[in-house]
Amino acid sequence: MPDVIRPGNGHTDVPDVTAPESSRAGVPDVIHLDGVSRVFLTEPPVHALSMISLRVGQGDYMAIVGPSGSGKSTLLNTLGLLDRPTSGSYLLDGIETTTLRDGARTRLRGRKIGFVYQSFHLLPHRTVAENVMLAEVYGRSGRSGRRRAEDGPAGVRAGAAFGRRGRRRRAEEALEKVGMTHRVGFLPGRLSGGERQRVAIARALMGGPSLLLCDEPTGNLDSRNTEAVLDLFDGLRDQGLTLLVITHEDAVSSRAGRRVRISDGVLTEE
Ligand SMILES: Nc1ncnc2c1ncn2[C@@H]1O[C@H](COP(=O)(O)OP(=O)(O)OP(=O)(O)O)[C@@H](O)[C@H]1O
Repeated sequence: MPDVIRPGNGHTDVPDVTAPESSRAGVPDVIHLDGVSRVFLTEPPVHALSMISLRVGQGDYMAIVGPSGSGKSTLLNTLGLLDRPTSGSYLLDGIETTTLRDGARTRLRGRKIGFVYQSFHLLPHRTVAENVMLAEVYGRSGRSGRRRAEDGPAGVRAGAAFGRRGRRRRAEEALEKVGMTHRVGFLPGRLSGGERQRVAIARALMGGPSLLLCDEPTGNLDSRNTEAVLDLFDGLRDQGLTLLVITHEDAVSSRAGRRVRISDGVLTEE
């Protein structure tokens, strides 16, 4: 839990790293960090993130590199609303997240963010389709759960699509995006590593997130499957998805349009 939350806390003199193309054109940033720090109050305290300012626009594809222990996961957890900064401001699609209560953060995460990890985290006794569908049952409760006042009339209409059939259809659409519709009934154990990661990406795409956060997504893949996943990322970026990818592989970071380095919690753009 954070000790102090001071959104917009006077750190406006912190230079922004760079403004993304899209924000210059008047489109809101997907990510806008302003003076974000994260201190773990251990003995001694760890300054995992120090005064990070960063703007990422829609359709940006950014690699995050840096040595072990430099703060990459802490940054990804912060961006993914899994952790709160100790201080600073984080606007996600224009929404100040640091002052939101836990429930609102969970719903926002469910609506806007997909996660992809090195180990695919697929349930072994569930089919490909079921694994993808379960994203809405567990990870996206804000979307599939009880309708909220702010959903408005569209939410009433959408409510009809929240049953199992709607989920199944959306899962098949997500699997189509990753080229895996021919394996919907397979159990994960019968898939190659590359195919498993594509299913995990389909699961992350459920709910139509605006941001995909990936932690070493090709870490368990050979070079051929790495290329396939990177091609997929290119396609998703072309469709307007924003991608942030932690990686230590040059083959991955060289494909991203932007590259930032974290060193002892300090971020610089390369
Ligand atoms: N819950 C925690 N409590 C205390 N310190 C932590 C905690 N989580 C991370 N840290 C520390 O914060 C720093 C940054 O950790 P982080 O996991 O973000 O690094 P990383 O760059 O992702 O490392 P790696 O590449 O090895 O995964 C490290 O010094 C780590 O020991």
